Amino acid sequence: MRRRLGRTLRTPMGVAAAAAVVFLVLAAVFGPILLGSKAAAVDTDAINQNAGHGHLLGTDALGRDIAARVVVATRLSLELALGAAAIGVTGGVLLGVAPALVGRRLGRLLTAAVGILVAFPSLLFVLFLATIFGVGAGGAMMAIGLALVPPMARLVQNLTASVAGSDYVAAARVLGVGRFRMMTRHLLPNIVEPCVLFAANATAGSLGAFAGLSFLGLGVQQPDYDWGRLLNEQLNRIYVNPLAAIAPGAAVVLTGLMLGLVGEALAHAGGRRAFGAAPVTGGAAPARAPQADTGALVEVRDLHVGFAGGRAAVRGVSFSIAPGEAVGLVGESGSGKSLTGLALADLLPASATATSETLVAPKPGTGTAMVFQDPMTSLNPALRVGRQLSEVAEVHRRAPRKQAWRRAVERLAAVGIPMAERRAKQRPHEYSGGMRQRAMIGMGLMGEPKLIIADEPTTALDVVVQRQVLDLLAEVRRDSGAALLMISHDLGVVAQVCDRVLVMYAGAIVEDLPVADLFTGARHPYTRALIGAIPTMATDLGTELATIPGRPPEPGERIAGCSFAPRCDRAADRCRAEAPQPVATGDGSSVACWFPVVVQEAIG
Ligand SMILES: Nc1ncnc2c1ncn2[C@@H]1O[C@H](COP(=O)(O)OP(=O)(O)OP(=O)(O)O)[C@@H](O)[C@H]1O
Repeated sequence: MRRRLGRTLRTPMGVAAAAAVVFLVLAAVFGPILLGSKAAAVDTDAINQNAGHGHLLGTDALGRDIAARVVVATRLSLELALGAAAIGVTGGVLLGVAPALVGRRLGRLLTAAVGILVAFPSLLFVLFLATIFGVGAGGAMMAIGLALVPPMARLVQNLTASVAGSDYVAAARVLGVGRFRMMTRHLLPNIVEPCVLFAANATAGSLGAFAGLSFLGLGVQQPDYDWGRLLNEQLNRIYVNPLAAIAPGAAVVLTGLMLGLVGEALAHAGGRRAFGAAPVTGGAAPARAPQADTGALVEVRDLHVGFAGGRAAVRGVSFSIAPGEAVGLVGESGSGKSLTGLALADLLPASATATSETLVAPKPGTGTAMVFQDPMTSLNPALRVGRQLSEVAEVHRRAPRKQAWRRAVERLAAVGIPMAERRAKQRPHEYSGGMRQRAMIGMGLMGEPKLIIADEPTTALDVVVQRQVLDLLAEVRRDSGAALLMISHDLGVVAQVCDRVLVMYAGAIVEDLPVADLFTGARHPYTRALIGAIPTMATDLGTELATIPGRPPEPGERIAGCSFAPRCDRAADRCRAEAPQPVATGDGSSVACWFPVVVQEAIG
């Protein structure tokens, strides 16, 4: 949080927000100390004077200096606005999270009550409450604060409901995490950003509301004064001394803007996005060259992807894919496979920073198609499947709506969706898992992809459907001539579909070999260990499955020498001291290992 705040403070928005805070705090703290007596000094010889004569904005009906009064009023105006916002935000958060903490019936009642209160016009609500609490600053603060509770509660309820549907909340629930802990650990931290923004807007809004109430005579009473009261006092002289009336009004508006800016900067620095940080295009994406000099379709040189705090997840990956080639990217969970694929498709999360010497890949959207593991989360549940496909043609090919729909139906039929015309009108939840994956592939085919990136496309499917989807990918490749980057931890799947395999470990490619050599000719001890860990029909049921001892390094963990050395039974001193670089082994393969397995030795 502190680091993010530091980073935000270096942006133009952060600098402006910090300047606004300093300015407001100085005016609120030192205004009454330095100008309090001048603002209170009655001068019967200088009543209702215009600007000038030693009074920047003139004087009021008792000859008091208006400029000094505007500055002095900053403290009370801000205190009241912050007080009302604190009441509104605290009440709103409590009422907003209550339905999730209390029983279902009471929860529904609370949700309905908030719904009714939100429907009540807020101005009328404030006036109604102000008359209940009575005339005066305290009553006005309660009225404005309480009027902020229903919209804040509604916001918190809606955000909590969306976060509550996420996989990690479900997982926490399964683990038996209690309601209160769920709220404080899993739900509230994920809705901070919109809540901070709301709080800042609420403070700015209450500033205006106080000015309104004081202006109507319901707010701050004599001898106290806030900007609203000053505005009230000077408005009848606006044609005689306009500056005196404009200054308190301008103070309200400018302070409101500054508070908005401060809220924006705070939310940026401290908030986590709601809805589980949806990936967005263009997190700091590496520069792309339009065409590879080598004739390769994909050319990646020295790709690094990292996150805040020096957490390097991809550490210098280089590879190429020829037109029409099918390449598998395998490795343990967390080795950086998905991030490599996302970098190619320009889909890295906004929090990722990527650099590379070269990054050539077909244009995302039309030239590159993406197939994800869980098509349920990649297809919009609210849209008909056909519509989602046709949108691609409308956006990328500027096809008329009817024509785009026809193409969508045709593509759905091409990927084996039966009764495509009727099915196109259905929504994703009406499809089975395999059909959704087919629809996703169909969506990729709406353009004319030269590259299909499939990230664990069959992991969520049963073996029969898995086979069908793999066959479909093979068929699509045959028909379209597209290349394939198949990301998977399943060597069997990769062996069925791909021509070549890239083995990733701890963010780097440790071996690149033809698929034909995968099971017999692998040279890297890690590739061999991966293969050794696959159970086969011949595996003895009585013996324990082979596993790779130890764990891979965490992203960003400093690695001296070879990253696999601590888990490798062939490791020698050199492995622990010096990182091996990929060395070509003649047949287009390469291996990054000081002591690669000699193939003869392996066979023997
Ligand atoms: N948005 C993110 N913020 C921070 N770290 C991330 C983010 N996305 C991925 N990482 C980290 O980067 C590393 C590589 O992630 P990646 O998803 O590429 O792994 P993977 O090899 O595809 O694993 P899996 O097979 O489990 O999907 C992981 O250790 C992960 O913790």
